[in-house]
Amino acid sequence: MKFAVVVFPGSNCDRDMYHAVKDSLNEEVDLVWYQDADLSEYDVILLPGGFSYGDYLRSGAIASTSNIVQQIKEAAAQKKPVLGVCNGFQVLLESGLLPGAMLPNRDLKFMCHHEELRVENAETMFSSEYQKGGLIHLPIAHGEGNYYCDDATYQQLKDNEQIVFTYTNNPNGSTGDIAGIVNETGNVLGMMPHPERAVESLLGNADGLRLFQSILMYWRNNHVIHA
Ligand SMILES: NC(=O)CC[C@H](N)C(=O)O
Repeated sequence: MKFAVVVFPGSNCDRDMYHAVKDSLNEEVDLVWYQDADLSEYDVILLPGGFSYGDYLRSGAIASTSNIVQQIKEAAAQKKPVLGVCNGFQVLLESGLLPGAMLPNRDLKFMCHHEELRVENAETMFSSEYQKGGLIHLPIAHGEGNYYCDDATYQQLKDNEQIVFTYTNNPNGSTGDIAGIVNETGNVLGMMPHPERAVESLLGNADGLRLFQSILMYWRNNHVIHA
């Protein structure tokens, strides 16, 4: 099993993501520069947090026009797990891989602290190691984390059970307290909280490790090598 962490100019959580997979999950992972990547050899695509292209225009907007996004779309179409965290989520929204958009936080301030989340869907390939209704705590660090979608899209997200995580104490004004959503086929997850920054009890919080373990369990269950 091989993970790719896609690095854009301005990404700054790529090494956290790399560490989470390499040292906490003990799986193969490469940092892949956005310009010279061939993603076809990877099983899981990770889009890290940061300030790609300095957040000019809108967070994630310019990165979403990169050539590599076509390969990310191909990976998503092949039902490979694609995880976008924070700026990565914004890239997924801007590229149309997930519905909705990110607005500036309600109080127009950058916020950086831990938030309590509720697991709304524990059936996805990213959340099977959690309990439905369970509460977890993950760090957030963003200025444009106010998820928006129109009423029809919100109803669809609810009907299709695409809402994976919600905030218990909405910090940024997100529609429906949404913190993370999957696409309709359930293999593309975008979330503003940072699971890769919470993978070690030594650092006081390992609530994020179970997300990576869920991906691993999914892959193993779907790639059983018959002896
Ligand atoms: N931590 C991040 O990825 C931040 C994303 C984006 N730069 C924002 O401020 O909203």
